[in-house]
Amino acid sequence: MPNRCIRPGDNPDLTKERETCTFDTDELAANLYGSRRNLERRREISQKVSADPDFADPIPHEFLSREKAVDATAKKSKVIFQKWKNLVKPEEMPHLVNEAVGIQGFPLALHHAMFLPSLNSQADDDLAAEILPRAKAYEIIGTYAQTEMGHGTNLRELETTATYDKTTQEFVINTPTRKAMKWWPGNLGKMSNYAVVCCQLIIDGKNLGPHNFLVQLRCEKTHEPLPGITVGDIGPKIAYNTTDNGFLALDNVRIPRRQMLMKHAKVSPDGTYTPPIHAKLNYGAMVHVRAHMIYSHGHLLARAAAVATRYSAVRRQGRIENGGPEVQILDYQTQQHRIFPQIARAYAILFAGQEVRDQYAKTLEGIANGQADLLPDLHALTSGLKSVVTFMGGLGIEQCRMSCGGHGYSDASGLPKLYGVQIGGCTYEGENMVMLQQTARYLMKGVKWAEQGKSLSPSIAYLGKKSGKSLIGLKGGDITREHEAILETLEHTARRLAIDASQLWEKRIKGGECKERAWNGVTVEMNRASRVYTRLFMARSFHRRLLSSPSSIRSVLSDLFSLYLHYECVDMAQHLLEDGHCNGGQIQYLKKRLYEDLTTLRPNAVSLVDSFEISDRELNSVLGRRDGNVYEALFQWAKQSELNYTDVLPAVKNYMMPMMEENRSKL
Ligand SMILES: CC/C=C\C/C=C\C/C=C\C/C=C\C/C=C\C/C=C\CC/C=C/C(=O)SCCNC(=O)CCNC(=O)[C@H](O)C(C)(C)COP(=O)(O)OP(=O)(O)OC[C@H]1O[C@@H](n2cnc3c(N)ncnc32)[C@H](O)[C@@H]1OP(=O)(O)O
Ligand SMILES: Cc1cc2nc3c(=O)[nH]c(=O)nc-3n(C[C@H](O)[C@H](O)[C@H](O)COP(=O)(O)OP(=O)(O)OC[C@H]3O[C@@H](n4cnc5c(N)ncnc54)[C@H](O)[C@@H]3O)c2cc1C
Repeated sequence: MPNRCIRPGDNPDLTKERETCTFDTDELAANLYGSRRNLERRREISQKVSADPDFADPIPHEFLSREKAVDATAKKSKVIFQKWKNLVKPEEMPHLVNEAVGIQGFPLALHHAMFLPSLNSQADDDLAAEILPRAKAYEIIGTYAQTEMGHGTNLRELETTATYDKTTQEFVINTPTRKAMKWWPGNLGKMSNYAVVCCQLIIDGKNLGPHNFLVQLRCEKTHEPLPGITVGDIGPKIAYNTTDNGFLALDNVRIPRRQMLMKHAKVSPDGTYTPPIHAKLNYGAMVHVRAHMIYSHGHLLARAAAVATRYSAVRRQGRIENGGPEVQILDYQTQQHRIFPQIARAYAILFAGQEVRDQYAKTLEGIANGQADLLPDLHALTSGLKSVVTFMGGLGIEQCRMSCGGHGYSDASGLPKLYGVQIGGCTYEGENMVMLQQTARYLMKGVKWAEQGKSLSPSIAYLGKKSGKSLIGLKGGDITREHEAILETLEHTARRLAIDASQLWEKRIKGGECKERAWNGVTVEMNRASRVYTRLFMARSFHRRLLSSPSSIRSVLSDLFSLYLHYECVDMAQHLLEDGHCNGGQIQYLKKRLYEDLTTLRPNAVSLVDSFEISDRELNSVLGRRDGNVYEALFQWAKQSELNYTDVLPAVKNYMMPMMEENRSKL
C-alpha cells in the first residue's frame, strides 16, 4: 500500500521506503487527527500558509538577531489575528501558529494559553462581560503573571500583595521586595498591556492566600508603562527567544475591587471574603495548560522522530556486510533502537494528550455546574503526565538529535531549537519533581481508599485490584493476550510501588517523624510511584486507541504498541524485578521481543512518521524534509549565514590579517 508522500524527484531511498509501506498513511493520519476532514483541513492550512506572501521568510529565523526575530514574529502574528482570524476554528489555531510563526513563541501565546482561560474560568460575569469581548477581539493583549524572582513553586510564599482598601473599594497591588518582582511570565516584557497577576489577598491584615487580579500594565494608546509599573524583558534563554518573558514590579498600584477574578472566591464591598467551592480553583489556568501541553509535547517529539527517521533513511554511512554497499543508517539496529521507541512514544503521548484534553473539558463542565469532584483526579493525572511526558520528550528529542550525527548539532536540523523549546516544559507549569509529588499525594489517598474498599476513579482503579502471577512470556504467540499480560504486569508494578511508598512513609511517621519530614524522606520513591502510575495510564490509553482503531491500521498500530510496551518494560525492568513479580528470564524475553519489533517496524518507519503529517515548513528541518534531498539543501541553508555575506570578514581584516602580517614580518 504505497504512501501518498511519494513525488517525482524525491530521494530514491525515501521513495523506496514509502513504496514498501504496508498501511494507508492517510488512514493513520486521519485517526491521529480525529477524522479525514480534520486531516484535510490540516493540509489546507499548511498549503495556504505556504502560499501567503505575508508569511514568507526572506531568510531563515536561525540567522536573525533576537530583535529582528521578535519583529518578524509580531508581524506574522498580526496577519494571523487579523486576516486569518475568521478563516480557522479555535482548535485549528495552534496548527496555524506552528506553521506560520514556528515554535519559539509569539506575542499572543500567553494571551491564548493563560490570559483568556483565566478570565473565562475565573472572572465573574460582570468582569467577563467587560473584558472578554475586548480580549477575544485582540483589542488588548494579556498574560499570566504568577512566578516571582524568589518563588515559583511555592505559591503560598509569593510576596506580591493585593490589600483591600474598604474606603475606596480598591485593591492596592504592591511588590514589597526585589525578589517579589514577577519574573518569567511569557509576553509580559514588551507585548502585553494587561495581565492576570497572582497576589496574596490581604483583608484587614489577614492573608487569605494567592488570588488573581486583572491589572492594566500599559497605556492602551502609547503602550508606555502606567505609573507605578516597571516592566521589561528578562533577556535571552535556551530557546523561546521570540517570546518576551518579562519582569514586573508594581508600586502600590490601585485597581477597582471588581478587577479581582471573583467567579469562585469573592470579596464584597465591605470586605467580606467568600471562599471558592474548591480551594485550588484559583490555580485553574495552570491545570488548563498542563492538560493541553501533553498533546503539544507529543507533537514536538513527533517532529524530532520525523527528522531522525527520514534522515536515517537517506543517510548512507558504513557497511554491515563486507563488500556490500554503504547502508542506510536506519538499518543499524542501534539506530532503530534509538529512534523507533521515540516514534512509538510520540504516538502514545499524542493519544494520552487527546484523552486528557477530553477529561479536562468534562471537569470544566462539572465546575461550571458547581461540582469540583473530578478536579483531584484531573490534577493528579495532569501533574503526572506533564512531568513524565516532558522528561520523556526531552530524552527522546536528544536521542533523535544525536542519531543525526554532526548534522544534528547544526541548527539546520531544527533539532537543537526543538530541544530547547521542549525542555522548558520540565520547568514551566510546575517543576517536574514537584508535580510528581502532587500525583503521589493522590496515590497515597488512593492506597488508603483501596484498603478501605472505597470506590476508585478509573485512573486509580488498579489500586483496588489483586495481583496474580506475571504472565509475560507465558501466553503463547497470541499478541492480544501478550498485550494484556504486559498491561497487568504494569498495573501490578504501579500498585506495588504506590503501596511500598505508602508503607515507607508510614514507617517513618511511626518512627517519630512528622508527616511532612517523613514525606521528604520518601519522595524519590513517591515520584517513582507517580511515574509508573502515569506510564500505566499512557499504555492503557494507547491500548484503548488500538482497540478502537479501524482494521486498515490495526496491524501497524498493534506492531507499534508492542514495541512501545516492550520498550517501556525493559526501561522499567528494575521495577518489574525488584519484588520478584518478573524474573530475569521474562526480562530477557521482553528484550528479545523488542529486537523483533525493531525488525518488524523497519519497513514502515518512514511511513509512520509521514502519518504525523507535519509539513516541511512546520518541521523547519533541512534533514527532515519530505523529499529527502538534504545535501543540496544543507549547502543552500549554510550560504545564508551572515558570515557568508562577504568573502573577507571585518573580523579577519581587523585582527587576524594584521596578526598574521605582523608575525610574518618578524621572521
Ligand atoms: C494561538 C494559540 C492559540 C491557541 C492556544 C490554545 C490553547 C493553548 C493551551 C495550552 C498551551 C499548550 C501548550 C503550551 C505551549 C507552550 C507554553 C509556553 C509557555 C508556558 C507558560 C508557562 C506558564 C507558567 O509556568 S505559569 C506558572 C506555573 N507555576 C506553577 O505551576 C507553580 C507550581 N506550584 C503549584 O502548583 C503549587 O504551589 C503546588 C506545588 C501544587 C503546592 O500548592 P499549595 O501549597 O497551595 O498546595 P498543597 O501542596 O498544600 O496542596 C493542597 C491541596 O490542593 C491540591 N492542589 C494543588 N494544586 C492544585 C490544582 N492546580 N488543582 C487542584 N488541586 C490542587 C493538592 O493536590 C492538595 O490536595 P490534597 O490536600 O487533597 O492532597
Ligand atoms: C520557558 C518558561 C516559561 C515560563 N512562563 C511563565 C509564565 O508565563 N508565567 C509564570 O508565572 N511563570 C512562568 N515560568 C516560570 C515557571 O513556572 C517556574 O520557573 C516554575 O514553576 C519553577 O519555579 P522556580 O523557577 O521558582 O523553581 P524553584 O521552585 O526554585 O525550584 C528549583 C529546584 O528546586 C527543587 N524544588 C523546589 N521545590 C521543591 C519541592 N517542593 N520538592 C522537591 N524539590 C523542589 C526542584 O529540583 C527545582 O528544580 C516560566 C518558566 C520557563 C522556564
